[in-house]
Amino acid sequence: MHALNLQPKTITLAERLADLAVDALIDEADLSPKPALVDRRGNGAHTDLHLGLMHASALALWPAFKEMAEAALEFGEICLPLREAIGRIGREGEQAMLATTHGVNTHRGAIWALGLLVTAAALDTKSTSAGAVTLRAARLALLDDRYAPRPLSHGAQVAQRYGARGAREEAQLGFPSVVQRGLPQLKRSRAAGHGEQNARLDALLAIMTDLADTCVLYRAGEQGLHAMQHGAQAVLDAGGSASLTGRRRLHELDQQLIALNASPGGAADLLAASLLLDRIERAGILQGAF
Ligand SMILES: CC(C)(COP(=O)(O)OP(=O)(O)OC[C@H]1O[C@@H](n2cnc3c(N)ncnc32)[C@H](O[C@H]2O[C@H](COP(=O)(O)OP(=O)(O)OP(=O)(O)O)[C@@H](O)[C@H]2O)[C@@H]1O)[C@@H](O)C(=O)NCCC(=O)NCCS
Ligand SMILES: Nc1ncnc2[nH]cnc12
Repeated sequence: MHALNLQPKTITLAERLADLAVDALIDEADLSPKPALVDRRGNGAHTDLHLGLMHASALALWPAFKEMAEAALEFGEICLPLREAIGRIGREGEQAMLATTHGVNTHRGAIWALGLLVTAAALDTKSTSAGAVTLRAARLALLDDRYAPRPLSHGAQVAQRYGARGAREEAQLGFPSVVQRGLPQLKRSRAAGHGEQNARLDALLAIMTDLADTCVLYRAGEQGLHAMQHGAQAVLDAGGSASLTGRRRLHELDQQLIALNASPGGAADLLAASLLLDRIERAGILQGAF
């Protein structure tokens, strides 16, 4: 007979970072009411997605995030071999996601954004401000992975058609939608006492006001993108999701984007990226607190 072992299991830095990334994805999925996205209420503009699938997909990505953080610790610096290692791990993560979802793309953009951020955080645990982590992530994203296939993705198609800046450029520029929009709005709404769920909704809306979301462009063209950006701004101008008028504008935006089939999946990924950076920054989580 073994005595019951009540000692807490110590987890590694890479495991902790993977936990934080998965938590951020699950928190994003659960946040409600998000315009035209999958949330606790329903499937938004999607016919092939639901909340259970988003959760299962997030959990299936844990090993990929852990391996990316481990690769950062192994290489110890921003270099092409690290970029190519996380590219390979990211592609394996996409396969794990597709196997879990039976072929539905739930988190492609999130693997890219959160994968780069987890790697960048692990590279220097003494420098974990959002600015420092996104700068390292940008330097990684600027390195050209020689083994990356270049499929004619939805993002590539709308880049050709509208000249839109997509997920790759967002990362290469140091995640401006996160650093200049999502995180500052999250902090402003918290400081105004709007409550955590409303602060997260406001952060998502702030990201939507300016993002060239290639998911929206692919599904609903420039009309959809205009509706997303202006509708999100209208909610914030009306006082945000914690105010009655803002809440009404949010409901209208939800209806309008669903009618246009315009799902802001890229903005949702960048909200998850904001939540991850916020946790890393706030908890000082990487400095021995795990
Ligand atoms: C560099 C890559 C990101 C590839 O980029 P690319 O633009 O070529 O590829 P896409 O396949 O279009 O994926 C980009 C996804 O990024 C999200 N996104 C969109 N706009 C932005 C933006 N401006 N900034 C940041 N992120 C953005 C978005 O992801 C969400 O939407 C997904 C659903 O999209 P889609 O498949 O178009 O969906 P539907 O219309 O619903 O499809 P159907 O129903 O019609 O089939 C959803 O999953 C969200 O995540 C874009 O989709 C990068 O992926 C890459 O190079 N990967 C290779 C591996 C690698 O190197 N990994 C690096 C490890 S760190
Ligand atoms: N909540 C969500 N709904 C639809 N697509 C998404 N992509 C990432 N998060 C999403």
